[in-house]
Amino acid sequence: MSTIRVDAKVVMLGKESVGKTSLVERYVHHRFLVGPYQNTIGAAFVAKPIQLGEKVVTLGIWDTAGSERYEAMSRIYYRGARAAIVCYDLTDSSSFQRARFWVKELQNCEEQCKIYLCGTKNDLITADRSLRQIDYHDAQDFAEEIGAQYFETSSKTGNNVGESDIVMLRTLDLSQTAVFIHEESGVDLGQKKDSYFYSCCHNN
Ligand SMILES: Nc1nc2c(ncn2[C@@H]2O[C@H](COP(=O)(O)OP(=O)(O)OP(=O)(O)O)[C@@H](O)[C@H]2O)c(=O)[nH]1
Repeated sequence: MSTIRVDAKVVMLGKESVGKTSLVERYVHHRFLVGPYQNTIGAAFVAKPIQLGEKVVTLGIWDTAGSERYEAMSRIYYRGARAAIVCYDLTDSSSFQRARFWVKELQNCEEQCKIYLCGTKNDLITADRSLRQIDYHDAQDFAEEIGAQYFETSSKTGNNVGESDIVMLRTLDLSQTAVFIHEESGVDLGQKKDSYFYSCCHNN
């Protein structure tokens, strides 16, 4: 039986330090890296193959740098993306403003890109509710207004990221062809499994 291969380009966007890299790490490698925060420079890429029945879906995830210094570069990475995960830190209201900025950008420049709004670090809220700076319902309302799906995650605990692929798969709507770049029949995924490399690098 031939394997159907599907590629989907996904881009992570959001203010620096909101936890984009951690989300990708948790999703792809099921781990949370502790130690000093290292900001992403430029962008990092990870390919994540997933077996879905007879289909192998390879998510090509571009993890962009959140620093405004790299704003122009991030625009390059969302080009042609079929899905964008726009992240903000639930404990930082300025990061929600930045998320709004990226949503506007995507609406203006990548109309076909499906947007997912992600509130990060919800373990901090679980530990201390007073840390929440963006009300759940306000975020939900915003997501509805822009036609996005909304979810709150913790890369630290794995909450809503998915020990398996379940949550992310659902959030990425992989059952819908809308997020796919192309489909080919009979292509074996071979050694493309879980390759993870940085197009640039991380900085201390
Ligand atoms: N408590 C908690 N801390 C988190 C979580 N996710 C990320 N962090 C921390 O937040 C800091 C920033 O995380 P990164 O994943 O590097 O953030 P980023 O958005 O990729 O940052 P840039 O590369 O600068 O764009 C790090 O110190 C992480 O350990 C989380 O779910 N919970």
